[in-house]
Amino acid sequence: MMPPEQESGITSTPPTILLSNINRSENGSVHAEPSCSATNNVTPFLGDEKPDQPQPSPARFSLFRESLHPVTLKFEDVAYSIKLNTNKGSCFSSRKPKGTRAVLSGVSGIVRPGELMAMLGPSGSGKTTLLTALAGRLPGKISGTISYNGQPFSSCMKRKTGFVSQDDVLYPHLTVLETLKFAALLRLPKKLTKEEKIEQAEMIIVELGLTRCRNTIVGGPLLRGVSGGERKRVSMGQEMLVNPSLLLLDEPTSGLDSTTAQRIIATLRALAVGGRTVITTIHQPSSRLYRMFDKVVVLSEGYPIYSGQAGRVMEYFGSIGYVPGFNFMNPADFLLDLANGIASDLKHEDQVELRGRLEHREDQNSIKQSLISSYKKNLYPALKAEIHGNYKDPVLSSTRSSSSRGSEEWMTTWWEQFNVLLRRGLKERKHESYSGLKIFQVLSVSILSGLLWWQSDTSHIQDQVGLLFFFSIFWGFFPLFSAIFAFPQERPMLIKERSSGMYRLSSYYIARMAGDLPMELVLPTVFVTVTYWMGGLKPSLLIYFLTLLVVLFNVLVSQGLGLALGAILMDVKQATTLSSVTMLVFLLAGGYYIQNIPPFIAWLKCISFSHYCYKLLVGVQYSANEVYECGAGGLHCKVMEFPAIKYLGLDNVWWDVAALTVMLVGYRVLAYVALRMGQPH
Ligand SMILES: Nc1ncnc2c1ncn2[C@@H]1O[C@H](COP(=O)(O)OP(=O)(O)OP(=O)(O)O)[C@@H](O)[C@H]1O
Repeated sequence: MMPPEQESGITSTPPTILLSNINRSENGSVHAEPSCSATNNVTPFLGDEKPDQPQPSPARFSLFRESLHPVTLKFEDVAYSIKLNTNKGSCFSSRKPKGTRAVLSGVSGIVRPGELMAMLGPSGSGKTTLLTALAGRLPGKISGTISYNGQPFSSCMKRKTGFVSQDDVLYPHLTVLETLKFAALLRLPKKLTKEEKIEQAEMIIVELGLTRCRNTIVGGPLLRGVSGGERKRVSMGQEMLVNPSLLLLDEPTSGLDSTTAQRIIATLRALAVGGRTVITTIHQPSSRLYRMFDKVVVLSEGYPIYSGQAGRVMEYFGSIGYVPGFNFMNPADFLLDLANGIASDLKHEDQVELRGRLEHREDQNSIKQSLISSYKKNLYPALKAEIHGNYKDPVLSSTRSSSSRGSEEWMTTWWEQFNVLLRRGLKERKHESYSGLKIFQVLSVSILSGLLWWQSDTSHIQDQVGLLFFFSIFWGFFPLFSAIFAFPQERPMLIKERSSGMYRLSSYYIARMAGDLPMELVLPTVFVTVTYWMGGLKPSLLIYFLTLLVVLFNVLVSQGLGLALGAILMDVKQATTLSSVTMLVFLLAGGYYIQNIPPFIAWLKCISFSHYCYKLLVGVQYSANEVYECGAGGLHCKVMEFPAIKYLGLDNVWWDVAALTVMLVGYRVLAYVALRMGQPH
């Protein structure tokens, strides 16, 4: 019998791909299956740069060779259900589960090192869900078994797995080089020097044909950057950096022209030939692309209708009575039609028995049912035997157990992670933090308030106290509303990077805090400086500095609350609504507008950081024996007797400092805990 490649007309000339050659020559452990040959008419991105561009020398690939460990992935009877909720879109509507819906049912397969497996099926058939389950990233209970070299998914396996999601989760303001450089610094082992890690990133750029756009920003939906295909390759590059033994990609070709799609699949093919296990979902591959797959799994509404050699599909479906209507039909189109329950292109076989069977398949559901039962009857037993067969799984070289935790588990030290994340955050967010709009906003408000309160003195104490209250409110609102966006916006990136074990949550969190600090402190400093001196507050450097200090303290507390609300709700809309209500309560209970609050609700001021800030600002501005002009005819009154100040009661300022300190720490701890609870483990 002919090998499947020949049956499906595939020519078998190994591609000249640097990466696979190096792996094969330098790493004896790489497993190459006989079926790993590739078509010879495909130019993958690996090493496809023009001759005048620097080509990676084989010696430079030596960084790669140690971490490739062949992985055989087996999955058997994988099933997954989602809970259905009633969602009436109201906070008050009940969200009781309405039952469950099966997304995957009894899917099995086996893919070995050196093989490229494709998952095909109509939209919504469960491809992404299966891929995510195989990548060990699917939350909830999955039934069936998924094993990696005979073992369950572990933290060790996590680091050997590359996962490229359908949506490219990348920082839009970083260039291609920066994106890959930061990923290299975070993901490559600490035994490599910084220069070696950067060299690795440069190498990936050359390999993936990204040299021309290495200094172009990645971009996003609202920011023009590299093209869709280039962005996809950057995502792939981030995963290839760690030389994953198992690479999973969700629709890497969607939205790309056929040539680019072809080159991406050729790149995957080349990576598989180099000894990796590669699995990809794909929507509608051309027959040229289809020929590059070794294995295919075809899903129909979560049920498998085929799982096995890509070159044998026609033979199999022919054997159960399904043959395409014309001879040169793209196998992928044929499979998708079948998965949709469409058999209109089928030409009836001569055999009476088969014809009879075909004529009875009138509607799509019965075709699907028939295909599912045929799979169970004809394919599943052989597949099961193969999964449980005598094939000896390669052994994962790492001796670390899945439960082992601690510093050994991380590729880089806490400090390195913090450093890289801080630099990356500053680079990515400098556009946002130092945006002209934000600076204009703060400057215009400060100048306007400076003009409104122009050289006010104690003869207008009511106005001065109002200015101090405005300080506390403006610098309560502004940082709060900036901070609530932080974690909801970064969530996809955090999930992606934490799922591949790139860094600790604590290093990310502290780096985020530290990265926000400069801007959080610069803008209020500018504001206070302008408004303080224009507004005619006490012309004393000491009092000015103390005022600034109190405002900065307030900013940090308010930012902490914003971060906590964002992290708890992880939804900008909800967090913004809650923040508005909170700040309104703080504004009213702050002690400026109302001084006769009924006792049963007076406690509100105790939880208002604006109240403490306002109290401290007034305490700093006025001394106990100070007097002000309180009426016509030069009448002087004690400042402490002024109703708004009297209400505040300026004694025990250290209690106010202590309250703000508790809030400063408390909100940030709360934000961290909320973030940790929402994290994949
Ligand atoms: N968390 C979830 N909540 C609700 N429905 C879900 C969830 N996850 C998956 N589904 C549903 O499960 C089905 C399979 O989804 P999946 O994304 O795996 O399909 P797919 O084959 O990858 O589709 P596509 O090709 O369009 O990306 C869909 O009907 C989807 O709506």
